[in-house]
Amino acid sequence: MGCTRGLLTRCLCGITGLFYPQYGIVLDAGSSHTNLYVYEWPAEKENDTGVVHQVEVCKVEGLGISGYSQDTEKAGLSLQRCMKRAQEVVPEHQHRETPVYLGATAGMRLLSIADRVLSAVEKTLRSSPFNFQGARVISGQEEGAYGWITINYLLGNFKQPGWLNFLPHLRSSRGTSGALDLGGASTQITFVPDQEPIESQENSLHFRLYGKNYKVYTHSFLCYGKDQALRLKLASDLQASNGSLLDPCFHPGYLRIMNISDLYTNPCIANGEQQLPFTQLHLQGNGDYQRCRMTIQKIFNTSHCPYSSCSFNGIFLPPLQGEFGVSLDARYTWREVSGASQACDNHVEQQASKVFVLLQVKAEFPKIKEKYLSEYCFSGTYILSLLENGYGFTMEKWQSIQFLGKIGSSDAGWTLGYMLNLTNMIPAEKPPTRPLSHASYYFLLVLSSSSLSL
Ligand SMILES: O=c1[nH]cnc2c1ncn2[C@@H]1O[C@H](COP(=O)(O)OP(=O)(O)O)[C@@H](O)[C@H]1O
Ligand SMILES: [Ca+2]
Repeated sequence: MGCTRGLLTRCLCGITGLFYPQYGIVLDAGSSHTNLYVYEWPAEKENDTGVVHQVEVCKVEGLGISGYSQDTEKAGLSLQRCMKRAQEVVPEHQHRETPVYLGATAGMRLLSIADRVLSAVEKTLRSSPFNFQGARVISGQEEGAYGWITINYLLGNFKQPGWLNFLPHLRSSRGTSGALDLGGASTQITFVPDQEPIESQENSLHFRLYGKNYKVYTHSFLCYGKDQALRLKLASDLQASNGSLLDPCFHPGYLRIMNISDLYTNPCIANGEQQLPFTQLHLQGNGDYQRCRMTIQKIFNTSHCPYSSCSFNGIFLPPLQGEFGVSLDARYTWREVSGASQACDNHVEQQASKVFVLLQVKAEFPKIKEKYLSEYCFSGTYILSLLENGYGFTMEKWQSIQFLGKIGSSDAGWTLGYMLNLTNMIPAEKPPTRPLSHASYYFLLVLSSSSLSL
């Protein structure tokens, strides 16, 4: 029985809500992979901050949905295993009332046939027993905003009764915490600046949450997630090469041959291909952390700024303020950052085979998955460059960054904020504190009227 129909049903659901937790499902269709999240909350406390928490994350096998542009059906099929998993986690009698949302991020923003992929995905989601509420590409602004809401909701910064403080030491001393999100195709920075007004309209958001106003700065850099940033760097280095590249951002002995056409597959790298007299790139690692930093620096254009201060590419950035949480996919980020210079300068015989080199590196970084190992030097160095050179986190500001993975049981990504917003669980005004919830009230009312009629 759905809980949205009719007063009587609502009353009954209110009563059953006393006993059954409620659920919501969000699929984060990222550029590199999709994750399905199941959230749970006690129904009668739905408007309190901190009560919604993650009970399941299912990692979809294979590519991100934007990777199936050649065979869009597969984008839908790839989600089936995790949708089945969600059916096991959510009790069967609640399937029909449980909303499911899919939000796609930067990989789909870059894809010209995103609509076709979304239709395939929608077909799979509609065929599940859940209450399908939509599959769409979310904007970079939304991604930044929902990431900020998630972090501050989970850290208890909206200060509502009923809130469970999982990590009191992380709770922001200045009201709210900024959010940094590093994806594969885009990266977001969101925080409440001291400076007002926010000079650029498109970077400015206004929220009223739990009775308080927030003026928030946000920007999403499309093409500056770590996978696309690597392409930007390679495309820039290629211009001055003859097709062979000695790359300081890969460890010594590493070899990779790439088709130039595979590099120029999306709008991040526009129109450079025609001018190149070669069709393949022969990349050879000669790991050198300092030189890697220098080659990465070239992708941040700091030559012009039409505002009082900028990050890069002429984008407004007010002075950094307060603490920042680095979210979700950054659960391994700290490891990459701290190991960056070691991973780059890891000298192994130049002539050694790729396999041998990988084994050597693997021995030093045993917990890193093979597929990420080869880009470990680049990734760590890129994150450092972005934070220090791109956003201006100086040594002392660096202390204000917390690399978050989970807060309590929930991943610190944009999905929770997205669901809270779509299910109206973050009210603009402070919910009145009432001695009893609606559900309890109805429950007692029904109980007392039945005793009266006895
Ligand atoms: O275990 C890991 N180690 C290192 N990097 C990882 C790991 N798991 C995921 N990643 C990286 O995290 C990033 C996730 O980006 P995502 O797919 O969310 O893109 P988007 O948010 O830009 O759409 C990708 O660059 C992916 O390669
Ligand atoms: Ca992401």
